[in-house]
Formats: sequence, structure tokens, C-alpha cells
Amino acid sequence: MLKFFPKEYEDRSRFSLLKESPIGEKASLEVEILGSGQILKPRKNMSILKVPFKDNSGQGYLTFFNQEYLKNKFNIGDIFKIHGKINKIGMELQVTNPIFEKKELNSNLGRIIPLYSLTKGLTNNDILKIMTIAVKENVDLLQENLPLYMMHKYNLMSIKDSIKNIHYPINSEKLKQAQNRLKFEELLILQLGLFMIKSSSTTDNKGISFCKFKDTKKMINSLSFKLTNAQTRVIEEIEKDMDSDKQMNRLIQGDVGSGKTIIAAIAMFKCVKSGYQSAMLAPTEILATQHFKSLEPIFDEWGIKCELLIGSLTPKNKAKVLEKLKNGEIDILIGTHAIIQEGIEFDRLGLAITDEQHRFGVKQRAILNKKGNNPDIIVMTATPIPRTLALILYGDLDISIIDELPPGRKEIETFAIGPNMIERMNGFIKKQILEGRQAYIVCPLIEESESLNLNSAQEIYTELKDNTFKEFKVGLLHGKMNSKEKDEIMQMFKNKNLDILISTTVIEVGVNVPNANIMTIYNSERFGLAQLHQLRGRVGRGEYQSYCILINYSKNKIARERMRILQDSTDGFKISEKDLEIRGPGEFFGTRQHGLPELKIANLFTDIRILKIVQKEALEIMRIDPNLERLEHQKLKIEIKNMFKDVGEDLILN
Ligand SMILES: Nc1ncnc2c1ncn2[C@@H]1O[C@H](COP(=O)(O)OP(=O)(O)OP(=O)(O)O)[C@@H](O)[C@H]1O
Repeated sequence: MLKFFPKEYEDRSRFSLLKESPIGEKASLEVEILGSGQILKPRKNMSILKVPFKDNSGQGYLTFFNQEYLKNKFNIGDIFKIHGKINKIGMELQVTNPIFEKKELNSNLGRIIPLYSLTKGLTNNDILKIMTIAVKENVDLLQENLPLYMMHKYNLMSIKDSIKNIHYPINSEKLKQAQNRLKFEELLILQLGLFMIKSSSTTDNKGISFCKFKDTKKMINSLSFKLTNAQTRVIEEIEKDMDSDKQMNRLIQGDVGSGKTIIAAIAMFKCVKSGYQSAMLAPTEILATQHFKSLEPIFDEWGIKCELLIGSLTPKNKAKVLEKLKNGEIDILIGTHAIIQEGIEFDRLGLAITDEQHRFGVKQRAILNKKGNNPDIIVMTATPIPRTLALILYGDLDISIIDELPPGRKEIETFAIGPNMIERMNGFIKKQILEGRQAYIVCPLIEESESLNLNSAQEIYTELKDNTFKEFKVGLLHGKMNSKEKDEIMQMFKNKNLDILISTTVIEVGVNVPNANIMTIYNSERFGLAQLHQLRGRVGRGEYQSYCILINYSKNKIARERMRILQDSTDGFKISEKDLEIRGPGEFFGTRQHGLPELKIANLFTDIRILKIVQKEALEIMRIDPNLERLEHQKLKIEIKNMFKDVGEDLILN
């Protein structure tokens, strides 16, 4: 009970005067009852109890709907504390269905009231009552998890006072202190846990040493382009990991178009040349197919056998691929994440490459480890995350960053427009197509929806194909199509059999069609900035000047400001930091999606200030006491195990 924290608070500590309280908002008043209640029956099945009152500013009525039984509670001259919404009906001021309490029973009014998550049959008042007992009878049993030196250093509130104040705040300042202290502890436990998982998974897991094949230079030299300095550096980091016999767990972070695919290819090349198999897992079938089509010819030159495994294969072909994989005839398997879940056996899996959308937690690693002899793991991400957060979200991985784009890329010109400019925009698209280019048009929905007033891909497709762009070849792509249909459309667009591709966000990650130079996004206000940046990254991948047009349907100031951020910057890191600043955590992924334990009180995004301090302390603890063996750290260790139990990672926290 004590750790069942309120989800929010209602400040009923400040009393106001009736006449000064804003109409339509909740207020706390101290009132004197002027007369007995009157019951009105405006309709059948409806009664209104009206009780006249006054305070120092004037008179009004408490009104209760269908609660006649309350009539006897109010007697002339009684003083009540009340809290409710102030309404003005004609000339009358009313407080509708207020919470009320006789003055002498001072408990739930006149203070900051915690509001808890409820479920059917359980009211906030029930919880308040139980919590009062729970706190009273148990709070003294609590012991500090945080080491004393840390409590002193940051002047943190004691655990007993924190728990008391979180459930029964004395005032808003004490509440803040209590919250900060509990957040501090929770974030520290999370961060320490992640650091420990990282050290145990890198120091304990003996992996494969790929030193038989040290030199990837030949393959690199045979490429049609020269690697950027950043790519070269990242390859060196990967090779170092691969040569060592520790299991690699590395995250490669690179902005859109920074050239991550080729890095994956080079690592797989090294793996295969050392006598092992490699798997590359993509988030969508479209992407898996694309990787296969671009990498297969490269590997073919080196006599490396590469296969694609996706849902649209016939059972017969699938069985063939699986058979060849098992007996070692296939060197590289490219597919979606499904390929590690299904009953697939490798002959000698040495390296798995995946993307950030599926965090490789212990469970996934365990599956993979079983499929090979602790294969190396590379996770790729194009989502730029500020370092503080990367340490949490990927706290168990080593991080490499590709902070440079291939040379010769032209900056994408970004425009934010209103719906009134769509016609002009279409004119511009026509002109570009006539010059030989192609365009993407992205919509937030697949089909029309009655409840959401948004553009759907289906609608826009019909409209553009039959009218606006009827002289051009227009295609439609969305997530509900089967993989064969998706692949066909994607292939047609790649081969320039389509001029315009209308799509939902299924094209968001990784799609690479260098001839396409216009990205148009309907209802851009509905997307996250990081997502818009990803979508924009689908253009500007070739030699042509590229354009991104954001159609913003919102008049809201923040929406306009967000569009401006995209117009002003093409740096993914800057964009995500700015977005966090103005929008807060909303659009960024939650901890759950990353397979992290659920937090009870801290928020990774809004509590970034605390997180930064905590990270410094966690690093220091790891330096002086990596296994948390010192007496003052032992309670933390127990809490870490508790926290990670839900995600199954307590297993490796010895
Ligand atoms: N060093 C380089 N010089 C020139 N072109 C490069 C270089 N590295 C990669 N490319 C090309 O740049 C394009 C983008 O590369 P890639 O698809 O690997 O990007 P990415 O990092 O995966 O981006 P995204 O996250 O958008 O998928 C590809 O056409 C690729 O061939």
C-alpha cells in the first residue's frame, strides 16, 4: 500500500471566496448554511437538492442531483468546508455536487488531496481511509535504501517522511521534496540495474572471437563509395568487439541516411569469413526485402550465400530455406523479427543484427544465445536520443555513433504549409515528376474514420489518382496489405513504374529510393517530430535537391512551433532535444516499449534533471563497488532485483 503512489493531487489547501472564484472551475470554500435544503423535481426521475449558504463574499447554493438523502445533513448555522465546481445559473451561484465536510472533522478538505488510480467499486475516499491506517501503522517499519552519504549530499528527505508526505502532504513544498526523493531512489535503482546488466552481460558471457578474419579492407575497398570517417570509426569499434572473445552488445546510432546498412554488411562479411552465419532482422517486411535486394549482389561477389525469409514465402520455399540454414548452406539470413521466434535453427550463428524497435532484452538474448554460441549482437537505431536517455534506454549496450552524413548530400528544403496551399503544392509536385523525380505522400490513417477528422491514405489515393494526378502513375501502400502486395508496390516505386506513392507510415524507417525527392505529409501535426524527421529522411538520399512539405492542419501555436523546428534543422539530435523541451515526454516512447521495468513515480523525460544527477552517482558507485557488495549498497541491490523481476532481467543480476 505504501508504495501505491497517487497519480496526481488536487490542491484543496487554499480556500477562496465564492464571489472571487472563477466560474466553471473547482474551488474550496468555507461556508455557513443559511437554511434547510429544498428539493426540486424538474423532471421525472430527477431531483435537485438545493441548500442555501453564504461565505464572507456573498450567497449561493449547494446543489446535489438525485441525492435527496443528503437533506438532513445540512442545518442552519452549520459551518462546512466544501470543494466543487462553481457554476452560474442565471444570477445564482451554485456549487454542483460538492464534496463537503463539517468543519471540525478536518481531514480531506483544506489540504492537498492525493488522487489514486481507481477501479470499479473502489473510491478515492476508500483508498484515503485505508492509506491513513497503512501509513500510520507501517511507516515506522520502513528502512532507508539509499546510502546515508547520498542522503546527506543531496539533502534528501527521509524515507519515512517521504512516504508520509506522498500520501498526506503537509504542504506543496514538502510534497515536492518527497516526490524528488522517491524519484531519485527509483531512477538510481533503474540506472544501477542497467549498468550491472551491462557489465555482467559483457564480462561474463564468453562470445565468439572472429579473429580468423581480421581484415575487412578488401570488401570495403570494393564498394562503390568511400566510407565516411564516422563509418570507419564505427567499423573499427565493431571489429574490436568481434575480435575479442567477449559477447558484443553494441548499439549503432546514426541519423537518417548516415549509412548504417553498409556497416551491418561489413560486420556480417567478417562474421561469415570467420566461418559463422549471420542474421539480420528488420522491423518490416518491406525493409527486410530492401536490405536483401541491396546486399545480396554485394555478398554474391564474395561467394557468400544470402537468403530472405519473410511471411510471403510459400511453405515449400520456407522449408527449403530453413533446411539450408540448419545444415549451414546459408551464410546470411535476412528477415523480420519473426525469424528468431519461430522454430529456426542455425548451424553456427555468430552475429545477429537488429533494430531498436525491439529492444534486445534478456529474453531475446537468451533465445539467440541458444541459437548460437552467445552470438554477437548489434542493434541499429536512427532515432536520435540525447545521451542521458540513451544511457537509460540502452544502458546495457555499448554505444557507437555515426555523426556524419556521406558527402555531397544536399540539404532537404522543408516547408510547413496550411491546407489552403495544397493546390500550389500539387502543382510543384507535377513539375518535379515531369523532370523525372518521384514523390511520397504520407497520411496518418489508412481508411476514413468517423471519429477522427484526418486525411486517410485511401481517400487521398482515390482523389489524386482519379483527378489531380490522373496523368501520372499513382500507387497506394499501407500496413493492412499482405507482404506480397506491399513488396510489389514498393518494387514498382523503386523501378520507377510509379511516380507517386501514397502511404501510411509503413515507409517510415529505412526505405531507400534515391530518385524520390519529395516527401509530403498530411496532418503533420499528428506525428512526433522524431517520426517526421524519419519520414523526411526518405528523401535527400540521391543527387537531387529534395523537398519535404508538411501540411499542418492545426492552428495551435505549439504545432506551428514544432513545424518550425523541422524547417530550421535537419540534425536529428537537435530535433529530438527541442521536441522534448516543448512537448515533454508525450511522443517519446515509454519505458515499456523498451522492455524496461515500469516506473512508479519517476518519468524519464520530465525528470531529466534528477536523472542526470543520478547517473553521475550510479557511475561512481559502479566504479567503487561494481557488485554492490558494500554494506551501504546492499539494500540497493535487493531493490534492483525487485525492480527487474518483471522484465526477467533479475536472472543475470547475481
Ligand atoms: N560513405 C558513403 N558514401 C556515399 N554513399 C553512402 C555512404 N554510405 C552509405 N551510402 C549510401 O547512402 C544511402 C543511405 O544509406 P543507408 O540506407 O545505409 O542509410 P541508413 O543509415 O540506414 O538510413 P536510414 O536510417 O534512413 O535507413 C544508401 O544509398 C547508401 O548506399
